[in-house]
Amino acid sequence: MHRLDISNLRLEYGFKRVLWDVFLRCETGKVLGLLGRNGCGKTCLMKAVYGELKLRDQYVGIDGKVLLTSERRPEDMRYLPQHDFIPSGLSVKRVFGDFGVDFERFVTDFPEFEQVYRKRIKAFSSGERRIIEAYLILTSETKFCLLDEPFSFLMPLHVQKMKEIIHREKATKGILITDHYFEDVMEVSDELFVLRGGKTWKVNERKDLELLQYIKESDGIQDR
Ligand SMILES: Nc1ncnc2c1ncn2[C@@H]1O[C@H](COP(=O)(O)OP(=O)(O)OP(=O)(O)O)[C@@H](O)[C@H]1O
Repeated sequence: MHRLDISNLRLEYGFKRVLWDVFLRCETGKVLGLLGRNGCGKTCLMKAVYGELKLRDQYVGIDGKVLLTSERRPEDMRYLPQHDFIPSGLSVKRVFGDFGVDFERFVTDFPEFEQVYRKRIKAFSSGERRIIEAYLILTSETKFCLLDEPFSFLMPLHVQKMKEIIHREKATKGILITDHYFEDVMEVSDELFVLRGGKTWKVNERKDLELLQYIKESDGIQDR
C-alpha cells in the first residue's frame, strides 16, 4: 500500500494562474479522475507531478517522503503523456521487453494484436499505438500511473477494455487519469476532481460538473 501526496503546486504563465494550491492524494487501489476545460492545466499538473515540469513551489511525496525531481524512477511512477512517446523505429518485441510486460497477456486483452510481435511502432495507426503505449504504462511495474488522455483515438470497444484494465491494475497501483471522455473517467474513478482556476474541486455528484462549468447538463454534450 503506497500513498502519493501532491500539494502546493503553483504555476503561472504571465498573468495566468494555471495551478494554484493544488492538493491531491492518491493511494494504491484508487483511481483519481481529473477533469477540466481545455487549457485549465491538467497536463501541466501531470508533468509537474512526474517531474517533467519543474515548479518553484510544489510538494510531491510518496509514503511521506519527498520525491525530488532528480530522483523520480519508473518503479515509483510512470507517465502516459498526451503525445506518442515510444520511438517509432522500435519493434513491439523490443518495447514489451524493455517495459517487462508479457506480450501474451496483452494479446489476451487485445486479440487483434496477435500477429504484431515483430512489427515496428511506426507501422501502427494512432489508435493502435495509443493502446500499446497506454497498456505498457498501466501494466508495467510501478507504484503510481499518471494517464493523460488514455482514451484518445480509441474506439468504444477499446475504451471499454482499457477501463477494465485500469480497474484490474488498481489492485497494485494508484492511478491518476485525465480525459475528456468524462463519463468513462467518472466510471473508473474512485474520486473525481475538476481543475478550475488553478485549484482542484471535489466532484460528489454529476451536478457538480455543471456547477463547475465543465458540462452543460441540459444537452449532455461532452467538452470535446
Ligand atoms: N510553455 C508554456 N508557455 C506558456 N503557457 C503555457 C505553456 N505550457 C502551457 N501553457 C498554458 O498553460 C495552460 C494549461 O495548459 P495544459 O496543457 O496543462 O492544459 P490542459 O488542461 O491539459 O488542456 P487540454 O484539455 O486542452 O489538453 C494553457 O493555458 C496553456 O496555454
